[in-house]
Amino acid sequence: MTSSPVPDTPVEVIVDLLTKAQDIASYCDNMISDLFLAGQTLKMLIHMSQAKRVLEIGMFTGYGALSMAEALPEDGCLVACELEPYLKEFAQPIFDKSPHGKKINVKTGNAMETLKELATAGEQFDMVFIDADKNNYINYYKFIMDNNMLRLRGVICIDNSLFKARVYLNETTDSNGLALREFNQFVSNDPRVEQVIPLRDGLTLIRRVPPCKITDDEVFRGVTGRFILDRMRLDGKVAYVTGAGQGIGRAFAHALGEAGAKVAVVDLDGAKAETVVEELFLKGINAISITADISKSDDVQRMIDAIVSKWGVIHIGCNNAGINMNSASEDTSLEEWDKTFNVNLRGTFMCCQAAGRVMLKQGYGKIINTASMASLIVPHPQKQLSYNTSKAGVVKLTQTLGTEWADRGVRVNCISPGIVDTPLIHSESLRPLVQRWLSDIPAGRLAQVTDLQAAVVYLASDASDYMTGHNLVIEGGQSLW
Ligand SMILES: C[S@@+](CC[C@H](N)C(=O)[O-])C[C@H]1O[C@@H](n2cnc3c(N)ncnc32)[C@H](O)[C@@H]1O
Repeated sequence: MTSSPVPDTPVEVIVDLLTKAQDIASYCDNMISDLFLAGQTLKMLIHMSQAKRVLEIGMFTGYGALSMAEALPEDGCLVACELEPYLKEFAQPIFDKSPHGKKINVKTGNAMETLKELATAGEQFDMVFIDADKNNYINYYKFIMDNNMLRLRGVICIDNSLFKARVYLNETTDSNGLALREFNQFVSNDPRVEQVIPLRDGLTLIRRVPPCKITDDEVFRGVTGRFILDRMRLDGKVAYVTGAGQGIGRAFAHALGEAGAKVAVVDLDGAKAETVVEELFLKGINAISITADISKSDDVQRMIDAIVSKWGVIHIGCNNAGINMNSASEDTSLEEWDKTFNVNLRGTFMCCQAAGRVMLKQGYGKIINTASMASLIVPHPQKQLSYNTSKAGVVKLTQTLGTEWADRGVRVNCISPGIVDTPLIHSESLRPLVQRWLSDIPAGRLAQVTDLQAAVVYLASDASDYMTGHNLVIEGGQSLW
């Protein structure tokens, strides 16, 4: 036996077992590299299709299942149908050792029976991998399509669809070759799908296509052919977020980038902005950092100029930077008032105006200001007059600009978060208040920055084009109690 390092992951365990077998039977060499390639191909397909639910018909050792499971998100799931119970006994302990194995649910027995069970339960899949008894491929395929088990945009992969080229041999009497020939013909005549030329000895990819038109309107076919989640994508858009070095702004920058936008990360603290840019780069998001104090008009103009000179346009402006100081109203100094208003309201106005001028010229733009639940209620028991009034001002600023610029393609909305669990509220003075706040929140918890991310993407996207001057309140119900 060749000495090799102790295998670490379950996939390595399987490869290790097969490698050891290779010393006994050298022909396994091809099989191992083929198996490895097959696993990598399947894994890549899951990544590319961003599938969350996978159905594998024919599991065998579980190598393919585990390779695919590795590419699934944490809440993804793979149902593996396998005729032979002993194969489940072989694979299950390996799955149990893997952090990805919990995503796999092995169902033993005839796959057709399992399919019926899954269909009765209304199960649907983003990807189906058919790799079992060839004479049943056509039945599996028909059952899946006829019972709507393949989600819209779903993909079916068919292994061995050329069956060592026997499908092409006119004289062949090979039952598998004949079954696959009939299968391939059936699929190519099926208007519900598009089929890709087979790879390897036949790995066919079949994509579900939108159905022929029953009703020809935008609800049925999607606005400009894009369904709702696609309409929230921000591919090709340029965004900036102020106060993006941490907390809500950082979460906004990530969300906009994940949705496809290029993001200028703006913060008073340049090092923090740069760290967020590095995070975005790691996720494949194009980003730049800009150090700016948005309470200074020169800084605001420099920020806008930097974005325009880098990317030529600004589609999305998130004016999020803000500060909060606590004092009883009778003790609030003019200095505290001015400082708070200079950032929260005057600064937000300057950003809206500078970005708005660019957007009005473009005839398109989305401005999203961060207001606060404090614009609606008076949060207590902490005392924060300047903050509350400045944020009420942000809402009125948003309403006014939202209506003034709407007919020129620029929408202005704001988000009013409740109490968000950010480093700001862990200050010594605020920490004791958390229990008190919790009893005022129907949702029973503080907001996480991630609770706000969908809202900013929605307001930044074309899906919200009819919304302007709106204050979108996200506070777990707190303002209603
Ligand atoms: C080629 S292997 C599958 C390999 C696996 N997909 C992978 O990538 O690692 C085919 C498997 O299909 C199973 N099989 C054959 N007929 C079946 C049926 N009617 N129902 C369920 N499984 C079946 C076999 O027991 C065998 O384990």
